[in-house]
Amino acid sequence: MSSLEEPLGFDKLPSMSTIDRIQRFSAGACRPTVDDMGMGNCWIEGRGCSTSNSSDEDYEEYKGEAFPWRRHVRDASDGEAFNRRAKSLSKNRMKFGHVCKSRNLPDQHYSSKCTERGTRSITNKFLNGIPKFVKIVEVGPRDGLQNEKNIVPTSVKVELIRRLVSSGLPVVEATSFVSPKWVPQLADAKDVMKAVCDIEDARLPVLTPNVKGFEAAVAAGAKEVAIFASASESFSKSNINCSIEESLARYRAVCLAAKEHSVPVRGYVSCVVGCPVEGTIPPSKVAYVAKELYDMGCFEISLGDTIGVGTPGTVIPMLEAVMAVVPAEKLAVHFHDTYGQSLPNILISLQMGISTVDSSVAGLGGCPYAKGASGNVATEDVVYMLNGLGVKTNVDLAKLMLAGEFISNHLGRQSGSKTAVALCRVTADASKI
Ligand SMILES: CC(C)(COP(=O)([O-])OP(=O)([O-])OC[C@H]1O[C@@H](n2cnc3c(N)ncnc32)[C@H](O)[C@@H]1OP(=O)([O-])[O-])[C@@H](O)C(=O)NCCC(=O)NCCSC(=O)C[C@@](C)(O)CC(=O)[O-]
Repeated sequence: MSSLEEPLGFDKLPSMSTIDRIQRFSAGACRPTVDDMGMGNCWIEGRGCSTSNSSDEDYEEYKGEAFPWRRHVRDASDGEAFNRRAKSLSKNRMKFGHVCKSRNLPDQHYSSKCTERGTRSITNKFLNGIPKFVKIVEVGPRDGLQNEKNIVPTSVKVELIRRLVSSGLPVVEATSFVSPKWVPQLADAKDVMKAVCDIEDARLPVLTPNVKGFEAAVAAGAKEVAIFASASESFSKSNINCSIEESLARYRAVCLAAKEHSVPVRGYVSCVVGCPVEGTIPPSKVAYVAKELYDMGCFEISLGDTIGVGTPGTVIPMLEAVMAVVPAEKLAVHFHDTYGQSLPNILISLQMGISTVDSSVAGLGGCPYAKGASGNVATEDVVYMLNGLGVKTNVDLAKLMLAGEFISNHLGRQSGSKTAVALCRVTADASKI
């Protein structure tokens, strides 16, 4: 069993070199056709469960058909001050060229994307397989807050969710209907859900560990749920007090109930590369659990590096194993940033054809049952990188940063997003000029 302090190296990979793999996956350009945008095994017709958004047409379809409410995006935090601040951040963002709005970059002082013709073709060669649109699943209000010691008031959670939705995020995981003895921070799940269930601009899934949680969630107005299994026996026991097989049996019951209510179910697999107790987790184990969740009806499977030990060297074989049994367009990646590896791990996942990324505003997070795990990758950092790559997300970085500032101020600490910290400094400096 390898120590988690020593990330696995390329020597642990099967014989194909990493460059070969990247090129193979890039050339494969996992670009689902519009047909692939179908609901697959998702149960609700006409509802936006599909995750594959890999071309401009797909993006338009994503905006117009799958998520019709996006045409009426509301600014939930529509105070004058908020809009002034957002405008000022956007102005400075363009001035300093942090963000490109599309693949055709405007002329900027310091662009994060290359515009020189020669260099651009080399860039294209390496970024060829990357999807043009990435769906970001914001997990801050749930994964981000669940580990906070001091109870965050319900009103703050609700305001955070509203701000995140108003930044353009298509999915905001709102809370968990778990035992309040196990996760006291989310004991107000019912009140949070009741306060936000009228929001139509985004999907607001909630975690449900069993049928009891599912019923409570639906009664409170939840329209989408997520179940969470583990690829590690030890983590399954400490997180949900049962073995992997027992958890799968519970989740089959949740999926059956969800099918009756026409509620879409997302599945998580945690500890996909490492477990705090067991160390390295074999890719075959991750693939097994992912396939079970997919077969029981989950429309999307999110692969969680719960303790953030993965590197591209371990993420590639794990994804390769999972993609052999679950289509890439049904997969999401969920990285914690304990070792600062989230962005390279996300980049390699995109190159392998994944187009859904979980992240948490201001880098909030950590799992109560995974000691030492740090926050999720910060949503601001993901958006900044994707903007730099010319990948669309539909997220307004300035508004997102204000949501991050709002919750960081409440928690009394600096944002965990490097992008947010840097851009705030730039804005402050610019205002002095
Ligand atoms: C699964 C259980 C409930 C089993 O907990 P248990 O103690 O084994 O359950 P039980 O069936 O024996 O019931 C014990 C008590 O809990 C109650 N109970 C039972 N179910 C519920 C429910 N749904 N909602 C509210 N209450 C519930 C039940 O009614 C009973 O109440 P009592 O009679 O003692 O008053 C517990 O272990 C639990 O809630 N665990 C959740 C832990 C959690 O949320 N962890 C963080 C999730 S993060 C994660 O998994 C990773 C992820 C997804 O983020 C991805 C990544 O980062 O990699």
